Amino acid sequence: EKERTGDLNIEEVVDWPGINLKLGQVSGLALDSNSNLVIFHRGDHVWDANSFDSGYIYQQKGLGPIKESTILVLDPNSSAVLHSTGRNLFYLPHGLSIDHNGNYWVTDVALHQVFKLASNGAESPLLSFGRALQPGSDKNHFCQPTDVAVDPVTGNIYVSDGYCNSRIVQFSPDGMFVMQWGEESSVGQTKPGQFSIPHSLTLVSDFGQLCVADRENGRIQCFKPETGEFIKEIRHPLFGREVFAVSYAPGGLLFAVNGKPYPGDTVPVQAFVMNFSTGEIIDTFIPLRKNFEMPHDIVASDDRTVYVGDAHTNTVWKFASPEKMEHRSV
Ligand SMILES: O=C(N[C@@H](O)C(=O)O)c1ccccc1
Repeated sequence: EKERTGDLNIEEVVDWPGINLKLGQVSGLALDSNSNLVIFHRGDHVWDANSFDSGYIYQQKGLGPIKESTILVLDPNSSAVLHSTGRNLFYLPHGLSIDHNGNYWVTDVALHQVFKLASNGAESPLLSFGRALQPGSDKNHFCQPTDVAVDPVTGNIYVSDGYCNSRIVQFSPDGMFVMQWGEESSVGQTKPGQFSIPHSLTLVSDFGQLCVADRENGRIQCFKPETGEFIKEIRHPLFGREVFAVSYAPGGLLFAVNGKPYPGDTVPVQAFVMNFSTGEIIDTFIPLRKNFEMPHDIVASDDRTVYVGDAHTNTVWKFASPEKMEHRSV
């Protein structure tokens, strides 16, 4: 029986988007200041078992960068594609976030790089971090970096790095390396500040915390961003083994998605709504159409609209609270 401690009762908006978005693997979602949904996807490129060698070197450079637009900007109501950019830049898109000035921040796990892009679609990045196609773990090298968060107050930049590193790296607003924290997880009881694929970041602006989806440890860890000081961990049996993404909506709600159950596991793949202060699960939800396969990112707006992007079904779903939808139908 669902825990209905909240009145949210979120469900899929089944007539959205109403157009064929022709998406590849959906890796990142973000909302811009006009509540437009921004989608970061892989077009005709796929991250599969052959994409990297044992040294995390990308094996499909010969394909060239994705030719089609990897960044789509959708009107929240009409679903019209307002802009489409990000052509001929990326090999394996991953994380996407939008800063307080409307710039896009993206990561590419094949390039092992992070880019700041102007939202007007200018082809050349405003800033780039890391060295193209060179994995590593220092001030100028990432290893399959997963996400970015930019603090709207300080302008500090945080990068979750990555599949083959276990750290969060902080850069100053003008892109200088400042500090890093995190270490790989020890076998057995994982400690605070240890990661096993820091996979998604969200700034919890109302509480001055940076939260990380610590994917393979199946937990969310929250830190004081300026110092990397561990604040708290959010963990639930309902998460199962993996937490893929986390997103804070101003007003106190934290959203997350977990991973598909391993064979034999019983915990279903689903999305969660939590009260950030208490960490308690208020609601869980899944699509009405199709099923989550690899829900890879989740983004929530302050009016309880939630989007989930899936890297295996190449799908984006829109969810909302029925109360809100009833108002809209009046
Ligand atoms: O997790 C994987 N991918 C996703 O995170 C993703 O970002 O696509 C993955 C794992 C093994 C092989 C190939 C892909």
